[in-house]
Amino acid sequence: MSALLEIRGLDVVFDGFRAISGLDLSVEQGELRFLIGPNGAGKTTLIDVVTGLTRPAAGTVRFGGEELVGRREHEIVRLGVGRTFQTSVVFEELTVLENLDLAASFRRPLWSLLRRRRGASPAVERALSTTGLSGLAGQRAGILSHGQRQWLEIGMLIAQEPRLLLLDEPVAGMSLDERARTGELLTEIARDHTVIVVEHDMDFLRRYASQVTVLHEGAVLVEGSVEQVRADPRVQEVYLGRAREEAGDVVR
Ligand SMILES: Nc1ncnc2c1ncn2[C@@H]1O[C@H](COP(=O)(O)OP(=O)(O)OP(=O)(O)O)[C@@H](O)[C@H]1O
Repeated sequence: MSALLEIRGLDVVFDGFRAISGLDLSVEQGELRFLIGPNGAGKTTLIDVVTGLTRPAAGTVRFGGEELVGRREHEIVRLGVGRTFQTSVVFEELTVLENLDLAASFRRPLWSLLRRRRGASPAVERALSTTGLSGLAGQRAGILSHGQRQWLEIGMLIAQEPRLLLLDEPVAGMSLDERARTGELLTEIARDHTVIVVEHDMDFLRRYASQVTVLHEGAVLVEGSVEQVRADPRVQEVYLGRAREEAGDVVR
């Protein structure tokens, strides 16, 4: 059986600078895969390519057997790939429920948007209960705490019913409690979705990651369990070459 996401020979070049270089990556259906690597390793660029924001100079990105390279962003969303951005996409004046409903509408056919619906759609209901935001459904998104807002963004993705979710640093700026809740949330989401998480936070990885891919200079350096990755001398060298604190985090 082939992987849900299969990337081969990927090159991304910005003004002559090779940000991704001959990258190969396979992610199986149902995986919760963590992506790490020093600053500038190409993690965000990789997500940008999969979601159609950046066009590669070479290579293929196959998702469920479909080629994604050359497709536009909204087409890729419709095929079942969703992502969060580092900047927020929540509408503060709308309620939690309205934000979820709006997100869900991106994948609904036009006729269903014109039809008056009573109550929330099943996809929106699921997003509310999975993220634990049901009690806040009628509240304006502007009043949410930082953590609740991040969960709403994840909920907005789930409401689009994607098969693959790409999350860029979902616990950045969160309290310890919020991180723990997010870890549980990702684990739960991964029961019926495939999830790729870019994350720098090593404590978080140790607790929630099973498979980790380490990127370095635009290519895959090492893949394996958290323990395998931490013990690998190449990973230690890459981080030691960058910043002592970052290395300390990885190899501790
Ligand atoms: N639009 C762009 N134009 C020029 N260079 C870019 C562009 N986007 C990214 N880069 C460069 O490509 C390289 C990879 O960047 P990318 O943001 O993917 O790394 P990253 O692993 O996500 O890093 P970080 O952990 O700092 O977010 C970096 O050297 C970056 O400066």
